[in-house]
Amino acid sequence: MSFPVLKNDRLLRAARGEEVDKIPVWVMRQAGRYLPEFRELRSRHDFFTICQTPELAAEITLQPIQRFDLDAAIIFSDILVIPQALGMVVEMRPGVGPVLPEPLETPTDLQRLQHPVDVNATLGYVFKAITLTRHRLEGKVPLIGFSGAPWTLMGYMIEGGGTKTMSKAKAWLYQYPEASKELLQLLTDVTVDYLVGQVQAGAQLLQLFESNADFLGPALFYQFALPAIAEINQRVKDKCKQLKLEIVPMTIFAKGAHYALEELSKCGYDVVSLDWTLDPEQSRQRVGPNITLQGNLDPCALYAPNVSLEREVKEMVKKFGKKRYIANLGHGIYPDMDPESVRIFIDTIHSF
Ligand SMILES: Cc1c2[nH]c(c1CCC(=O)O)Cc1[nH]c(c(CCC(=O)O)c1C)Cc1[nH]c(c(CCC(=O)O)c1C)Cc1[nH]c(c(CCC(=O)O)c1C)C2
Repeated sequence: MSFPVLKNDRLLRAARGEEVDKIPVWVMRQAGRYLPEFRELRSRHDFFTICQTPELAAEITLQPIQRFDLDAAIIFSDILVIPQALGMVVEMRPGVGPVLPEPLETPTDLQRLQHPVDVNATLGYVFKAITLTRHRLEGKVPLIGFSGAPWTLMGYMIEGGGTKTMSKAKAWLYQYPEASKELLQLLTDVTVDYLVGQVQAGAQLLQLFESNADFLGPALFYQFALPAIAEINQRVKDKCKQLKLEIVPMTIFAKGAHYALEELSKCGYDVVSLDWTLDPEQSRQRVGPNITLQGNLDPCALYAPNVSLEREVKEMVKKFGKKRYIANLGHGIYPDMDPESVRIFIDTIHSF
């Protein structure tokens, strides 16, 4: 596939460990609810209809790029498109979030899942949105593709939505370890095909979101989450090589898995994204010099007055340094945040 020439490759250079003129910056959940232009469009369309309509998904992906001096775009979609591809109903309820009205209750429910998944048939709309967005971007910045990691997806599929304790999904890990592994393997297989399809469609970096890692302690994380995370990186890169596709950098964001930072950095990912609870200097010491770190401003720092926000950002960058670093928040931006604070965040990063 041929696309417009990339004019700003800071993100990709930093991910590969090359020198950069300025520190690359993007914001997790940068397209979405805090932007009035998103809310306007969203008031007219259902969430998943937007995801499934390449024109709309491309338009929303570009909204933050038109507004801010960002160094990357991330395709507008959601991690829950994989449970949908497996035949589960997922609704996005305004003010509530994702709801799966018929969650998995016991291992016999695994039979309800429609697999193996033909990703072109079930998720081809994401690939189309990626290809269209790559053209619409006109090479301004690279386009990031993403997926939820298997444990995080398993959580939503069993809980039926967001949860405070993840107790039903964790009960599976303790009561049905073999069925849990079967489900995680099935999700790993779909995720590999889905991410390779995104590269084929034009994604230039891939991020895996293990947002629900914070519910697990080290024992469960190492037994159930980490093996899938490692397998996905390896198989996506092997398959891209086999298909003679470009091998794109990959980022792992395992929110709350602070204890596993060393192990995560040895999984083969090019970038490890840190949540805001981790200290940048200690994290660098723990992972060594040969991996790129991403993060990790506390999203709530965007509520601070401008002067304090600038100070927080400067302190963060001083600790990370300019080498092998991609600036971001430590988790997604919240819906009630002021877009002007995002501008200050980005401009302060670029001022170094
Ligand atoms: C990367 C991404 C995601 N969702 C969306 C994007 C694309 C937008 C972007 O980043 O620019 C749009 C995206 N996804 C959603 C919205 C709002 C939906 C709406 O308009 O009603 C948007 C813009 C809805 C959504 N989808 C999800 C939630 C969390 C619910 C919970 O656990 O309580 C919610 C609220 C699940 C979800 N979705 C995602 C994650 C991983 C990142 C993270 O940890 O923040 C997770 C956990 C990933």
